[in-house]
Amino acid sequence: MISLKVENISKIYPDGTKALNNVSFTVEPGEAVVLLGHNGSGKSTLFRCITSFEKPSEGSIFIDKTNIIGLSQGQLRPIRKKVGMVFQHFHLINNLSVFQNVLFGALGSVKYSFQAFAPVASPELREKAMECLHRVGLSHLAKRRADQLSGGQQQRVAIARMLLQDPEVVLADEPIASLDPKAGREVMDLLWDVVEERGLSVISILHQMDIAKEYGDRIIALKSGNVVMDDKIKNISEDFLQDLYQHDVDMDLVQETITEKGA
Ligand SMILES: Nc1ncnc2c1ncn2[C@@H]1O[C@H](COP(=O)(O)OP(=O)(O)OP(=O)(O)O)[C@@H](O)[C@H]1O
Repeated sequence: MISLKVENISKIYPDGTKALNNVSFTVEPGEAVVLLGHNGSGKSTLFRCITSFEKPSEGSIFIDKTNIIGLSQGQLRPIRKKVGMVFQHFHLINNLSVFQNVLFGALGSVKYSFQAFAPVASPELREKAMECLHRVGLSHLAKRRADQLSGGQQQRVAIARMLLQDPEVVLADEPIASLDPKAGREVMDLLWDVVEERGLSVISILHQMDIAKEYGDRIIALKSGNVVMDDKIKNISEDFLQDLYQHDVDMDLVQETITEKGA
């Protein structure tokens, strides 16, 4: 069984920018992949194509055997539900409770607006939402407002919301970029654990090299829209990673210099 297959995807934006060039890979159920690439290498474009917010210029994307390219909005709705997202800035609704935020994960499968939906959500769905919260270790905070949680807790709520959606493919867009190292590792551990437990396919964009090396059993690297590496981290050389992030390393040095000058 294959959850996600990207086949010869190219994307040329209307202004002529070629953001993706003949990109192909497959992610199996239970497989967690780290996507690396310098700014502008095409990572977000790839995610937008997989979530069908952007139409590739060429190629096919199979989610659970269905080629999503060319489907109508109506045909896409049930497929979109199979793709869960985790974002850098969590995308929770601050003035709703933790529990209500998790319930939000089921909205894709019903026709109500959230205000209409929350009070009528079925007991089964509520129970399932609590189970998801329990899985991320936050059932005791179900009633608390989302903005009264730490960043790491908010990201765990976002993971619970994603779990309630029952996705097969998860795209995590810099999921720990806003967190301190300890909270970041907790979130990565949780994400990688649920991938294994539920047999999900996950692609995670990461910019922290140490974390990428630790968690990225398999790394896909993009450079100028091309897949320049798709391999186990143990087979990837330091020189390759340095080269991939050459400009980011330079930016780190610039940042250090600015900090030193400011100090
Ligand atoms: N709507 C658009 N129209 C034209 N060009 C675009 C558009 N969106 C992105 N691009 C260009 O496509 C290329 C890939 O951009 P993309 O945002 O996918 O890269 P990225 O790897 O996600 O970058 P970052 O790490 O900075 O988020 C870049 O050259 C970018 O300027």
